[in-house]
Amino acid sequence: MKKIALLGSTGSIGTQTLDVIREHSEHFQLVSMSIGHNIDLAKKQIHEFQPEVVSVADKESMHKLQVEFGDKVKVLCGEEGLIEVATIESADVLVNAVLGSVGLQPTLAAIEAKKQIAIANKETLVTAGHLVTKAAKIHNVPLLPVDSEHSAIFQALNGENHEQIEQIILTASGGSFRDLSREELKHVTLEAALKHPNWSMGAKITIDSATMMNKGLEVIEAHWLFDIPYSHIDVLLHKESIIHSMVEFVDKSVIAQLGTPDMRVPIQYALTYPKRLERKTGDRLKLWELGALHFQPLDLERYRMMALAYEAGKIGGSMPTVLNAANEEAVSAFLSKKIDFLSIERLIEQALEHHDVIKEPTLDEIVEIDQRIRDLIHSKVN
Ligand SMILES: NC(=O)C1=CN([C@@H]2O[C@H](COP(=O)(O)OP(=O)(O)OC[C@H]3O[C@@H](n4cnc5c(N)ncnc54)[C@H](OP(=O)(O)O)[C@@H]3O)[C@@H](O)[C@H]2O)C=CC1
Ligand SMILES: CC(=O)[C@@H](O)[C@H](O)COP(=O)(O)O
Ligand SMILES: [Mn+2]
Repeated sequence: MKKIALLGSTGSIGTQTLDVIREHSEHFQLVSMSIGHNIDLAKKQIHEFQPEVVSVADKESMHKLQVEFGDKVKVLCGEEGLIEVATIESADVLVNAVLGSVGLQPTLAAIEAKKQIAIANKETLVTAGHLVTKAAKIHNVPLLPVDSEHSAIFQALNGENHEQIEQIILTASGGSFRDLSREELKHVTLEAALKHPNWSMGAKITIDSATMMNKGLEVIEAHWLFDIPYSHIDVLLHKESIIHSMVEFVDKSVIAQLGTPDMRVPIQYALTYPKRLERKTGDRLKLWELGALHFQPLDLERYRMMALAYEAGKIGGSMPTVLNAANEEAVSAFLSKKIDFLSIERLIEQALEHHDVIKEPTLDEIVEIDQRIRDLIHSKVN
């Protein structure tokens, strides 16, 4: 029985992780979970999965759950709660499906506690990839990708040495506005941005897909997960999201991973690796029904966010921390209808321009920069 700690159980990846646990209850057991504010869903999840420890974002929600569950469940809150959920003694693996760089410190704590890490939370790797990968090496803990593209690369690599890789090719759907020009992007709405053509996901990542920052974050995530220089990470537009990504090897062989767009596949693979478990649910891929798959090279003028992300990644140090924090705050402002779509990119660009890079930032420096950039963006949008 594999025992699972889950950060972000009420989210898109969190609920799908619980689907996987439910379908294979003879193999997996939930021992702890964290949520933000969705108390109603959390109550149902606690009744069904009976975790030992639950963490919520604020004290008020904590008191409500304490009243409801008494001493059947330990209920905590805030960062301390996230860390306790992530490091609970009984867990073998942490599924990190929380949103944003708030996932960083619980991830580091779980690595130190020698938990395997199944990581969906890309912001953690973007903001402090050097700290996370270093800690994982020191504590001999595997970082198992959940993000669909990185799971595809992980499966295509199948343990091959990174010296055998010519390039990693991340596929990108292009998001909700893939067929619009930059001129047309001036007038798009939040409602339209939230309609991803292929995937049903949380609001923040759906906006990231529309701006293409999602792919930018994924380039940095791939750099850290697979230890590959940015010059060997490419992005290819593929509007169907059927090929989840590919690896070209030095002998010019290319291996791709395909499947219908269903996050339960990579979530489950991260939990069963190196084995596979049969799924009785989900759609099989029927290529004959699709007929054709389409590909287009990436235009960095059109997708300005990609250029910013590559640049921040290549500069390295604290630059990706700034990129991520500015993006999290700018997207949050767009979701609250405080700014228009193209202002997301403008705010990030300004934050990057004015940042003095720290080469190898410590955890304290990352926490300080993250907060400073959030405050900066906040002051500009309010
Ligand atoms: N959705 C997808 O298909 C994919 C997502 N990812 C990545 O996975 C991560 C999660 O994405 P997704 O599931 O879409 O996001 P959602 O917004 O659907 O869910 C986020 C989860 O995190 C919780 N949460 C949010 N903010 C905080 C906070 N400050 N403190 C504590 N908990 C918090 C939410 O709680 P609550 O709702 O209770 O407030 C919720 O449980 C992201 O990093 C994303 O990039 C990667 C690949 C695919
Ligand atoms: C499901 C998943 O992994 C998302 O990151 C998805 O890939 C978003 O798609 P695009 O960013 O390609 O639109
Ligand atoms: Mn992805």
